[in-house]
Amino acid sequence: MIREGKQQGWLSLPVETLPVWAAFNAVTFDGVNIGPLPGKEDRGSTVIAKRSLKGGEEPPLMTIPRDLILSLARIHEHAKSDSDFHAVLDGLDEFGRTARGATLAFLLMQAFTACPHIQNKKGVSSPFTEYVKYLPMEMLPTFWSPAECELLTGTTLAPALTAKLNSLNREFERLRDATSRLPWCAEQWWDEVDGILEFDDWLQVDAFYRSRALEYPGVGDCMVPCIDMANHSSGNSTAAIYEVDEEGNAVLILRDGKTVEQDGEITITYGDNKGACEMLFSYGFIEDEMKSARELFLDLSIPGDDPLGRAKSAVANCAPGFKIVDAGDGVIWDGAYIWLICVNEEDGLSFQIQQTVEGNRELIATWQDEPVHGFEGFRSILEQDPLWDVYHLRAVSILQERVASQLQDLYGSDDRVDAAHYGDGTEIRERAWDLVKRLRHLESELLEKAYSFYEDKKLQLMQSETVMRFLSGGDAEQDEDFS
Ligand SMILES: C[S@@+](CC[C@H](N)C(=O)[O-])C[C@H]1O[C@@H](n2cnc3c(N)ncnc32)[C@H](O)[C@@H]1O
Repeated sequence: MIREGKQQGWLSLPVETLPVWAAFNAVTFDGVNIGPLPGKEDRGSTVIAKRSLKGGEEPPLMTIPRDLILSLARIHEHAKSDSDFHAVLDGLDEFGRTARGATLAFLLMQAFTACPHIQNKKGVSSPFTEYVKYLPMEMLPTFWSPAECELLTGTTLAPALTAKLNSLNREFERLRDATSRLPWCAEQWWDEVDGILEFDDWLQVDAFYRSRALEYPGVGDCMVPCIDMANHSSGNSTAAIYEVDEEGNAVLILRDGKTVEQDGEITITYGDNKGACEMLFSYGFIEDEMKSARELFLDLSIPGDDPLGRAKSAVANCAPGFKIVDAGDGVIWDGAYIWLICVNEEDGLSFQIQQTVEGNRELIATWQDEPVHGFEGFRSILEQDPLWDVYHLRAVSILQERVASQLQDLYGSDDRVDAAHYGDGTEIRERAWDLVKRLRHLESELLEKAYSFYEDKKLQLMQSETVMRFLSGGDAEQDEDFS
């Protein structure tokens, strides 16, 4: 439906008409315009200075009335006067009470309301019915062809994309289950012959939300029309910030000390710390100035021969992996899961079934006979242990091996990527190919850096007296390999 609406024109409005929509909805612009920036048209529309602007001396560049901040609360407010949408939201149950679930369902319903081919109209129009017509279809990786996705082999985006598509599929099936019992949904959305919704619609509303939602101070995750037309740049290049004024309206303000010449671009930041993978995943681009992957997440699994493996998996309440962050001359890493992997029964980890106050039975982990309440803080417990250096060395060795296997996957698939062609006659677009090449390069550099960091850390820990005594059998009979 959405793709068709954008192509046929009934869900599409030229950005030149946005000032009319804005005026009609009491949005004010002061010294700025919205449109494509000459020379950067491939970035879609952006906010452009109509005159020379000086940060600290300007009133807000945009003011968007609080009622236009598309937040969870605003959507639930709309549902009070839109019984059709209310029924959809209700069906979604707890998913409909999350900002993401409610916003995706709302955008879908607004697009449906805008559709001229519906005989028996459903839903109530709002300013957003028109606003969705200004949202371009983003080329996020969730829309990439199989051949383009194949190029991601060895990058951390490959598993993230697979997981995202699976979860989008589950969400879409949930929407179908939740709404099929509403007669108008059964007929107009899901009818096998002429039902209007398809999975691509869910991908579209997900892409609108993911690439445009802002974490708004005092509001939470939301979409703000017009401010979401601002493109991204990080660090000192960021021109403006977004916040709420004392009346709760959304405002775009030029940063203090920032000067933007007439026809210059007013950018905001989508998150200075976001890594290359996350930028490509959520926004479909990697900033030209990005010289490092910044951060990446690698998954970890408990080895199949771990005697406590099943119990560990059952109690683990942390993400199964670790994050590596570029810290300039080294890396820092973070992740609690590794500590579950690198200790075992002979070290002092065990599991017990415990009766809860409600009379249920639950599995709990103990370390040196003391209960472990959640694994997020397990590292600090292990740091108190006389054998901490040994556990630390085990962790570093496992993490280094994981980095090595990622590098192997990345380098091992380089030939195939280099041999791939893009353009006419292929399923690979030049832009996707360029982005993949950049991601692969940036991630390989950060992985190499992490590998060296772990190597140095390993050598340092090997010098520890605790480790040497342990390896020579002074603490226990050990047969460990840290090579
Ligand atoms: C919040 S929207 C910004 C408005 C958008 N350009 C439009 O036409 O509606 C985010 C999208 O803008 C584009 N974008 C923003 N900043 C960019 C940048 N620095 N380089 C390339 N594309 C950018 C990407 O397509 C991204 O998904």
